[in-house]
Amino acid sequence: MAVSGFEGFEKRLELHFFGDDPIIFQLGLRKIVFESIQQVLEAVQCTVVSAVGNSYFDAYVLSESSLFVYPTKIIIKTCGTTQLLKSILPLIHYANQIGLTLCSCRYTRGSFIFPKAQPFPHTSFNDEVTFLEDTIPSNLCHRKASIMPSKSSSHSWHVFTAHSSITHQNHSHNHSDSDIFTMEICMTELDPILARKFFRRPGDGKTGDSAGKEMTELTGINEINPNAFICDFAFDPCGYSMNGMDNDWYSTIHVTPEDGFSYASFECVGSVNDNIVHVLRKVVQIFRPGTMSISTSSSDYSNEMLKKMVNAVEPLGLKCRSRAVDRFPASETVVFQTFTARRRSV
Ligand SMILES: C[S@+](CC[C@H](N)C(=O)[O-])C[C@H]1O[C@@H](n2cnc3c(N)ncnc32)[C@H](O)[C@@H]1O
Repeated sequence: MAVSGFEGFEKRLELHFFGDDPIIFQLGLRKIVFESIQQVLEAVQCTVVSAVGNSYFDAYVLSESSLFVYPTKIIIKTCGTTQLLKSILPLIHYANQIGLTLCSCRYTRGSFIFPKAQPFPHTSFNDEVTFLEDTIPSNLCHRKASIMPSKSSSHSWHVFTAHSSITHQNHSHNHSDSDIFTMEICMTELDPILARKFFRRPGDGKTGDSAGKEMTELTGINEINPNAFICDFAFDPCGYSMNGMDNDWYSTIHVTPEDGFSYASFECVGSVNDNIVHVLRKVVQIFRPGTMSISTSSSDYSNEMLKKMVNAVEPLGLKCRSRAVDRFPASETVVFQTFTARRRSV
């Protein structure tokens, strides 16, 4: 099939490492030199657009989405026709060089809009799982792959996790582990008027950074978490990416605004006690999607949290259509919820 548009849906990989030397935890993976990061990204087929760091982690905006490097954790998220899983071996190699060993791997993605345009190993979830099984070291022996369904066969959540037997606690958050969740939101059929805000004016004379900053303010993205330091970038002629840094919390947004295959994603680490309602409402108001999925991953979940999410989103014209819950090794629970605009049929 001919490629008819840009694939907005990201592939996301999260790798955790451990080491015996406590000094490693101070910088850890952040000691990997920039040239090595570039080599990893070469295998994936994307490049660094900008990079910033605070005292907790480094955040990179990529030509196709984002990379976050913590002392013992890496999150890499790439869209388009990138070959994300090819980053695993080089990342393990560079981590080993600084005395760190892989102890968990988590791969997630939604359903591609243009699945036939994906190169190996992203040609199917089966191919991805086979590649993961063959690539990750045998000490990650607790493994599970699952396709979590929704009411629509074209929207599923693909999850693969693998953990070693020993649990390694390297968290620096001030919250208890059971409160923390990762939330991945995928949105399609964006409101065309709102999506226009992610197009540049021809010959605007701006840099990608200054045009990005303008989009962050014009769209209200800066109001999602006013405490976050934002690193943003506007592509030419359209498209937008940002990383937010708030102490050790990251957030990230990516937008493909083109009509016919419009897509936006929002991701953050949150706590049950944080202002999740405000965040969700802002995200929906910025994009007004026709369809939206919210996937949360945490060591546990409460019906109260899910109710909070639905109550935040439904008054804005979206209706919750499906919910799937699945448990993974090392007591990780994933909840996949889908919503569609009330004006549209399921
Ligand atoms: C990298 S961004 C955001 C990706 C994100 N996964 C998403 O779709 O929301 C993709 C958008 O930027 C546009 N774009 C323009 N120049 C690009 C480039 N050099 N590399 C990648 N995307 C580019 C694409 O057409 C698309 O609208």
